[in-house]
Amino acid sequence: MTDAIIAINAGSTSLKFGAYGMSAAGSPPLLCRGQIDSMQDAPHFSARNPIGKSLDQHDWGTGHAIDHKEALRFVITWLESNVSAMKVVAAGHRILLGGSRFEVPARIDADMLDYLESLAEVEPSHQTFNVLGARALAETFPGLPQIACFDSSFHKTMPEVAKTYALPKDVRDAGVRHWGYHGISYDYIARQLPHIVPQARRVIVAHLGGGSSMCAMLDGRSVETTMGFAALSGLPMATRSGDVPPGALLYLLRRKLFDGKSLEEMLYHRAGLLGLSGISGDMRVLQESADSRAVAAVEHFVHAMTKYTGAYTAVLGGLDAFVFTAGIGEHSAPVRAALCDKLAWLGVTLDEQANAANGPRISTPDSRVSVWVVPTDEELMIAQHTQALVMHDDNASKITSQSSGAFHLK
Ligand SMILES: Nc1ncnc2c1ncn2[C@@H]1O[C@H](COP(=O)(O)OP(=O)(O)O)[C@@H](O)[C@H]1O
Ligand SMILES: CC(=O)OP(=O)(O)O
Ligand SMILES: [Mg+2]
Repeated sequence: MTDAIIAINAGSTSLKFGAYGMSAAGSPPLLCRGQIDSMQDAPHFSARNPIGKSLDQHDWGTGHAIDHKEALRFVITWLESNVSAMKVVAAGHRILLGGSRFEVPARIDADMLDYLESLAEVEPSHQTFNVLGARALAETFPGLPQIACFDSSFHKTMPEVAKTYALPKDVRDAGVRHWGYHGISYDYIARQLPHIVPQARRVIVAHLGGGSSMCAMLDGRSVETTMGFAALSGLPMATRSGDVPPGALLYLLRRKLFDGKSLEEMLYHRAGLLGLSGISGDMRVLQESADSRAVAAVEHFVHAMTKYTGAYTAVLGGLDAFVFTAGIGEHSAPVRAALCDKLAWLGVTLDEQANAANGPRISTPDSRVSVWVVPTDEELMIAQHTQALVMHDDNASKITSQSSGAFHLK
């Protein structure tokens, strides 16, 4: 039996998981991984072995939606009935916000879950289903050590000036500040940068998926990022608005066109690429459509990235490299080409063939700024943190031995 860690990454359009072996010698080796994607409109499950060979697939059908609870239940059942010679000894979860109490990965207990759940008032979408995942596993497998890894952690290095909004002190003291998200993904990319572009000090990373954001990194540390207080501002996303001036929101409330609840529903679920196009929030659908509204939505997305690239180049005092990652960033040659075209002024020259092949380097050798496609691996980061904490936590190892046998996979 291999002692295994399960890493759970609940995103807005997907639930991703990885199973890793515990390793005293270093990074935990991958046993298998998979995901349920397009959860809102055409859920599709796929699982792969460590070399990418398909292990299983399942479709729910177009027009069907599943929530995170159902997706997690499916994944656990699949692991139980399909993976042999594996005993799960720990689980790690991606949680969006650690708040002021949790800046680094930490062992989950009931008090922590209550605190993290209270932060759904800040980040009402992911935070709820992230906590739900940890609660569901705690109920099903009592005693299983669980670790929380936070998307907000990576941005703790932002300078005070970037963390602060120009609001009165009492409002800032009530907890209104710039957090930033997608940090587990940015952490993974930051750790790859020395191997890919060792000389690059000033780097912009664009994590473009169901949720999209950009991060300005200086020497591998976050100094600015587009998602602010909640995972709602910055770039337009699949169904989330991105930047909207506060005056416009006040106007909508003043005219009673929305109340707090319906405003939240609109900004999170009916805006962004879906709201702009009226067609879909899925970049694949928009790219294939000749409808002018789809074309305009993609243009808007690229425009927002162009603006932030200019701003972040100024914040960094120049730019050495640009990295694309996540669903759109890793797979959409047209989006990457459109942005690189706008960045010609920075000295970016696209290598069209390399772009069509999804990288890794998609700029020409003489491009002043090198541009890269780097697949992210949030699950590996979660597994590494989980292993480190479980192995070095005396309490955790006691609980591991008490609970051995609690969750054997066939
Ligand atoms: N080949 C592709 N071309 C364009 N967009 C793609 C492609 N494949 C995936 N995507 C986009 O990536 C998104 C999913 O990104 P991902 O990072 O996996 O999601 P999540 O934000 O849920 O974690 C999908 O909504 C889709 O729009
Ligand atoms: C923070 C966020 O939006 O995450 P995701 O892209 O996984 O939905
Ligand atoms: Mg994601």
